[in-house]
Amino acid sequence: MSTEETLILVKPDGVARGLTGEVLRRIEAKGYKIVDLRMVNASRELLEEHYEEHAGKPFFGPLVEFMASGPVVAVRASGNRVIEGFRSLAGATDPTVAAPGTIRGDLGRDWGAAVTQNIVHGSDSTLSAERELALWFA
Ligand SMILES: Nc1ncnc2c1ncn2[C@@H]1O[C@H](COP(=O)(O)OP(=O)(O)OP(=O)(O)O)[C@@H](O)[C@H]1O
Repeated sequence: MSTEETLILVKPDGVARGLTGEVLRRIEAKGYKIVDLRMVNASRELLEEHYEEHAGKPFFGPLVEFMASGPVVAVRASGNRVIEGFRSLAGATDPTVAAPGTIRGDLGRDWGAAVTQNIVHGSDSTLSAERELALWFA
């Protein structure tokens, strides 16, 4: 067992809908520690770097625009297996089919937008977590 850190983002839809507290509550209720927290109006440059693996995909431009459309809450969270654990708390990418009990399954839906508005982001590996934490908490 080793304590690790992950980057969690409450995306602009989550912040605008007043769900930041609910997301933080679920992170803490699961037993993970919030180590750092900041509200960010992310630049397109930061977002393009954050989502570099999706560059060239049809939803890349709309995704960056959506993420720049309002403030994002960036969270540094720690705990044993927190990377995997938060992905499990978040649920499947598509909130319509995300399991009830997950953040996306309980709180998300398809709003008919070009981009999947799914409330949160969580790093998907230790490498991504290191890279993304360095970007958002530079
Ligand atoms: N086919 C798609 N159409 C529109 N938007 C998409 C699509 N696939 C992914 N997205 C958006 O891009 C984000 C990143 O996609 P990815 O496949 O990495 O999903 P994820 O790992 O579940 O989510 P995240 O990386 O945000 O935690 C998604 O969370 C969603 O907002």
